[in-house]
Amino acid sequence: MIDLKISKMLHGSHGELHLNINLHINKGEFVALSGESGAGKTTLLRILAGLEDSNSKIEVDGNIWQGEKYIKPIQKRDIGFVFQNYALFPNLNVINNLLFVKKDKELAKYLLNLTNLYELKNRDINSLSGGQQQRVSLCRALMKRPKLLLLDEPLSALDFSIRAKLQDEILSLHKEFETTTIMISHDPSEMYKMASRVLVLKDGKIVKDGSSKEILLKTKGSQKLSFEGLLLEIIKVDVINVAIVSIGQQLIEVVVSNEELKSLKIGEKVTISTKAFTPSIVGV
Ligand SMILES: Nc1ncnc2c1ncn2[C@@H]1O[C@H](COP(=O)(O)OP(=O)(O)OP(=O)(O)O)[C@@H](O)[C@H]1O
Repeated sequence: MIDLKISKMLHGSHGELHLNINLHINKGEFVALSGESGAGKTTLLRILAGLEDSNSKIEVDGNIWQGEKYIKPIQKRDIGFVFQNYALFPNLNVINNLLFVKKDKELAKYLLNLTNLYELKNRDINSLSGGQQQRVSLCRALMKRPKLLLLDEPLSALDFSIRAKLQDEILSLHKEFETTTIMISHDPSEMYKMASRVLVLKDGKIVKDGSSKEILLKTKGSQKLSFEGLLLEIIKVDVINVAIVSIGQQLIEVVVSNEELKSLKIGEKVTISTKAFTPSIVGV
C-alpha cells in the first residue's frame, strides 16, 4: 500500500507549475499514468524513486520513505525502475548487468529465460537491439524483487509486435513477483490491456482516476462501434468525400456527408461511431 502527498514547484512551458498529488495505491495494483506532455508524470515517478527532491510525504507498506525530516536513500527503497534514459552498464555483458544488482544467478537465469534473453547472456550490451536492451533493463529492475516497479514509457521506442510481446512479459512478471506497478503510457490499448487503474495528469494534478474501462472506453450505450482518431485529410472521390482518419497505426477511410464535412477540421481528433449495423469481427 502506497500513500503519497507530493508537492513540488516545476517550471512548466507556460510558467510555474505546481505538481500537487494526493494518491493512495493498493498493493499489487497495476496503475497506468497518462496525460499531456509536461503534465508532471516523469517527475512524479522520479520523486517516488528518490531521484528528485520535493516537499512530499511518501509511505510504503507502513514504512516512511519521505517525511518532513527524513528521506530514505534510493538504494534502500524497495524499487525497480525502467526509465527511458536510464542506461544499462555498457562495460558489462547482459548477465553481469543483472548480477551487479544482486548476486543471485538463479533469479538472473529465470528472468532471462522468461524474456527470451538467456541465449544472449554473454553478449555486450551495445551489440543488442533496442528491444533486447529494454528487456535487459526490465530484468535488471526485477532483480531485487522490488515491491514497487516504476516504468516510464518502457516500450515507446519499440515496434508493434515486440511491444505486444513485452507487454505480456511485463504483465506476467508483475503477477509473478506480486509487485505494485506504475507505468507511464500514452497508448490507450496498452493501458487497457495492462492496467487495472488509469490516472490522467494535467498541469500537475490528477484529473481522472478510475478503472481502465471507466477512463478509456468512449462508447455510450446506443453505439455499436466507436473509434477515436486523428483526421488527416478529406479527399474527394467522384462525388463523395472520404475522410482519412488515423487510429493507432491503422488508416481508416470514412465517407462523410456534406453536413458532417462542415464541422470537421484537418488535424483534429474525431470520433467515428455507428449505431445502425452490427459490426462483425473476424480474426486475420
Ligand atoms: N527538477 C525540475 N525542476 C523544475 N522543473 C522541472 C524539473 N523537472 C522537470 N521540470 C519541468 O516540469 C514539467 C513536467 O515535466 P515531466 O518530465 O514530469 O513531464 P511529463 O508529464 O513526464 O512529460 P512527457 O510526457 O513529455 O515526458 C516540464 O515542464 C519540465 O520542464
